[in-house]
Amino acid sequence: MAEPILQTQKLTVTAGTRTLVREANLSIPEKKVFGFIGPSGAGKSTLLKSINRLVELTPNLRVTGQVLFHGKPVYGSGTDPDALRARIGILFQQPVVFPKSIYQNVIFGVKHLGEIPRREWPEAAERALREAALWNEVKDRLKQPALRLSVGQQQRLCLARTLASKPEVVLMDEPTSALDPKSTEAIEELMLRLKEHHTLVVVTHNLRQARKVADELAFVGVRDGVGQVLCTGTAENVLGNTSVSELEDFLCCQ
Ligand SMILES: Nc1ncnc2c1ncn2[C@@H]1O[C@H](COP(=O)(O)OP(=O)(O)OP(=O)(O)O)[C@@H](O)[C@H]1O
Repeated sequence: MAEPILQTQKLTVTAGTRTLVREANLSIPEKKVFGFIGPSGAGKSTLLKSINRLVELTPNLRVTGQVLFHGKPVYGSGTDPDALRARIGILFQQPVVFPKSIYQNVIFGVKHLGEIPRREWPEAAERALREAALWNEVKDRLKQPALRLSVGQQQRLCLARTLASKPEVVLMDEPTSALDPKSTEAIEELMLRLKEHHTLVVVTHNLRQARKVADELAFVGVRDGVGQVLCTGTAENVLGNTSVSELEDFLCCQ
């Protein structure tokens, strides 16, 4: 069996004396869609943001345990967090668009990272916008303000900004919950296409979406007052599981 691209080992996140997520052990396969499901507040976003060290930007959170990316520890002095976050990008629930042009929004991360020479930025922007299925809608107005785009287009623009840095992994934190059904479908179709070249890790509240896009799932539930990974496996197995009571309760309330 192929080596997982990402593994978490006893990954634990605490805020002061409170444990938010306890000892998560996950194995995430390459070029698949891996989903996190579970009740609100169980720790899905916290777990997701631990993968590329984004949790470190929240001062009161502390991480123990380890994340391995291609078998190498993500937490440790040998890893540059900015470079890591370019290889493991993230898309949030609400599109975060800067008050700049469409083009400037796409190349924002590329510019900051400085790995792609300036002359190649236009090509990188076009590639990313095509990959995010937005190119045809914006190719004639790249200099226009990005804030004039619809919310669905803004979310694909944010995806293009993430893709412009050529990430191997894209984390998605409820990427469609702010979108209408048509824009939701566009993002779901994109997820299925993107896994040809990328690994996707997606938090979703939506079981229909989990069924449609996820190859594998992890159920994050609350046991003894603490968020824990209580079940993992193929989407079919997790959604059909009847032996974990927290999962059964979750599935029957959806
Ligand atoms: N910086 C923080 N300090 C203290 N507690 C926090 C912090 N961030 C998150 N939490 C708490 O950690 C728990 C898990 O939050 P998280 O956002 O990861 O859950 P979630 O499963 O993603 O929820 P939702 O589905 O509602 O987004 C919640 O109880 C939340 O209040």
